[in-house]
Amino acid sequence: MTVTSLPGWWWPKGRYSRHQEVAMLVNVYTGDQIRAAEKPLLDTGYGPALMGRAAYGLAHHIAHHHSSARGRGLYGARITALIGPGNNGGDGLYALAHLARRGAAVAAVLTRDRAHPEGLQAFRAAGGRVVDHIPPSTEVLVDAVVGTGFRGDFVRPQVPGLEILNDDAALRPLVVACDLPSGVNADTGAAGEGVIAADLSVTFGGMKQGLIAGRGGTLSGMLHTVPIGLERHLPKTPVRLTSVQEPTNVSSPLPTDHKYSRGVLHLVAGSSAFPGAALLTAGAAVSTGVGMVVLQAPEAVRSRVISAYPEVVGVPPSSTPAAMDRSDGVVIGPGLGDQPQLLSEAEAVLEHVLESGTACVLDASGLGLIRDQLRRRGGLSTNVLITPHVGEARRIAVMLRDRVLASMLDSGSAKADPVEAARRVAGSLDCSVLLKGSTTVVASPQGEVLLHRAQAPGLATAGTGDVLSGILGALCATQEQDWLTVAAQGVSMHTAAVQRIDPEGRGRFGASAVVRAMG
Ligand SMILES: NC(=O)C1=CN([C@@H]2O[C@H](COP(=O)(O)OP(=O)(O)OC[C@H]3O[C@@H](n4cnc5c(N)ncnc54)[C@H](O)[C@@H]3O)[C@@H](O)[C@H]2O)[C@@H](O)CC1
Repeated sequence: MTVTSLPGWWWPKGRYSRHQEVAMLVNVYTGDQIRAAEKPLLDTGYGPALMGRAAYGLAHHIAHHHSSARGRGLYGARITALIGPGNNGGDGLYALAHLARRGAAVAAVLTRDRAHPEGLQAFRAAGGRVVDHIPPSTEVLVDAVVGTGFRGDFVRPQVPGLEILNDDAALRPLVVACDLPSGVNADTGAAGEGVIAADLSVTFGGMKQGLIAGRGGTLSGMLHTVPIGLERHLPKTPVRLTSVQEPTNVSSPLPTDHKYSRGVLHLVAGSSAFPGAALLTAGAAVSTGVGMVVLQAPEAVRSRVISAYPEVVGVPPSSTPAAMDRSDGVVIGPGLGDQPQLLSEAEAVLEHVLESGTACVLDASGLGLIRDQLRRRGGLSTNVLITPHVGEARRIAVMLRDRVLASMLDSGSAKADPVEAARRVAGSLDCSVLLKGSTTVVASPQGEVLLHRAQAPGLATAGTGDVLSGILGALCATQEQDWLTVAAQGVSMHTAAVQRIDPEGRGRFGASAVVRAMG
């Protein structure tokens, strides 16, 4: 599906985007939404048909990934499943029956004293063996203990032989989760310690939020969705997943363009303590492509940035808002630190932004300015995108005196729910929110959500957030789009740059390398 825009807030300007990037968007559902969609079909006797499709799809993906990983066909492949008592276990048993008929040697460990009766019968009829341990030669381990029916706490089944999961990567079996890794909350991604991390999750009926958000997003591995015929019954969802798209033609100027028509970005960034943040933000903005970058910063910071990027125009931190008259976008915060003078000058810029409606990214130290705005205005405004990481979001929860929000942001808690947390902050502050993490959650004040699973662990290094702010700033200054679209493009460009320099995820690079990879 090609989507170029989402409903929401649009820049109050008369220019049009020349950024040709399109984002691939996939609808994302909670486990409850999927179960509700299944219900009318189950009530009318279609349960076995749904399970049949789910199991066939699971078997197909297992066969495919086994042959890619091992470089040979399915005949003789040793596949073992952990089978729970419900329909999730039923899916696993039917899938193994398919695989047995294609020549695989399949075994099942029943984690309870009961299992899906028809599934077990089909499994046995196809030659499957019920065993009481994981055979050491297992090449594929299927986790079908519990799926969307999971409630409460999950305790990993104590099955002899499961220690093969600790083997070196070369010896470890390929772990495939049936629907989702057992013990992951399908709605929120909350997960306890016992969950087995999957290399691959094959999910049924629709993409589940728990596979992408929070800890679930780090435990689910590669994702496949098997359509099982629920489409017609699925509700309209405000949550979507965006994938990394190589942005094409970003900032291509028109023949008639001049620097002002291409967009002017005003940066309030850097301090004597953190000059590098201004360098990274300005560098990323320049490399993303924008008509002009204006840096409002102390003299020493300006001269360091300008010696690296002579195209940047410097203005002193005490500049009046008149210096921003031509600005199409503003970034406030990277590297500002905690000097009261710099913060009060940044506050004046934020005030101007809130009055004028200029698109603004509020990041890092700039997020501390929210406290005063809560007192003065009760929040921010829809032209603002705030970009906290989880620690910063927790500080915002304190400003909002919102304990429920704080518990949603506690990644170790069963109440962890980053999607709802981002939505809640966006609603409380009346601005858009980009909550950084292994999965980035972008929420609009209207409740739409965009998820981006970076799969670039090397991004967890100092300064990459400043780079993202520069990218987002350049994008918002140069185009007329809503924040969800800009954020989708921005996080895609950020991740794509990392994947170019670090395709294997080894993490041997710093934020400056990401800026260099942007061009
Ligand atoms: N409903 C349907 O028609 C379809 C369901 N499908 C599969 O069915 C699954 C849902 O099936 P169910 O509703 O039977 O539920 P599950 O099989 O996911 O789990 C229910 C079983 O797990 C046990 N359980 C619950 N919480 C547990 C915990 N904390 N620790 C250990 N065991 C726990 C329960 O005792 C119950 O027997 C989906 O995830 C999917 O795999 C698919 O076959 C597609 C069609």
